[in-house]
Amino acid sequence: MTVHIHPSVDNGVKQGSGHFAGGTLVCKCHDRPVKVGITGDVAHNHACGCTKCWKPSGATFSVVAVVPRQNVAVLENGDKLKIVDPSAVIQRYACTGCGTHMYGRIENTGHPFYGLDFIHPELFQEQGSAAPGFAAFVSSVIESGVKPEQMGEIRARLKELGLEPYDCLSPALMDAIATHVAKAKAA
Ligand SMILES: N[C@@H](CCC(=O)N[C@@H](CSCO)C(=O)NCC(=O)O)C(=O)O
Ligand SMILES: [Zn+2]
Ligand SMILES: [Zn+2]
Repeated sequence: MTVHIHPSVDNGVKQGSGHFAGGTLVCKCHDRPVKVGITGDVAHNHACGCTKCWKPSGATFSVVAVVPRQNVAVLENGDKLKIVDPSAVIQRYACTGCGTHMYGRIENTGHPFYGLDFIHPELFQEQGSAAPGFAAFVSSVIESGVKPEQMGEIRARLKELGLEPYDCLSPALMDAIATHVAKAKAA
């Protein structure tokens, strides 16, 4: 049986249009859905295996990307949003009706990714946002109940999809984090 990674990639990764101007993220509620407006395209889109990122039902990974925080605006029914874990680095605003995470925000101004919000592009009502390009925190799916002996099959499937698997973030993002830390230490 083919392993399920995430519904938005299980039939192949659909490339972005390259000129996505932004759109609206919509939660799963039929009644009063939360709507969040995003200006511009997403960056660093990736599959994430960590336990904290929101996954649609049946998915082993989430698909999550970043946008500048000033490009995020709650448009409708924001009263339904609640922070999942106020002590987490990324404060994820979830809909209390359906549980969907609408955006995650870092409030620590010293964090390497401060200024970027985390969103799930599958929630866009529009097509064409940048596709996921790698898989992060792959080993972490074991924390959600995946058997260690399934990891070979999962990593092979991710590679087949063109989503290079990493057990933390991609080398580019790890380098960006280390650069930030080195600069902070030097200052
Ligand atoms: N094994 C842990 C890893 C969790 C983790 O560190 N997640 C990353 C990536 S989330 C988006 O790629 C992170 O930055 N977390 C900060 C936070 O979630 O607040 C696990 O699986 O839980
Ligand atoms: Zn909802
Ligand atoms: Zn994650």
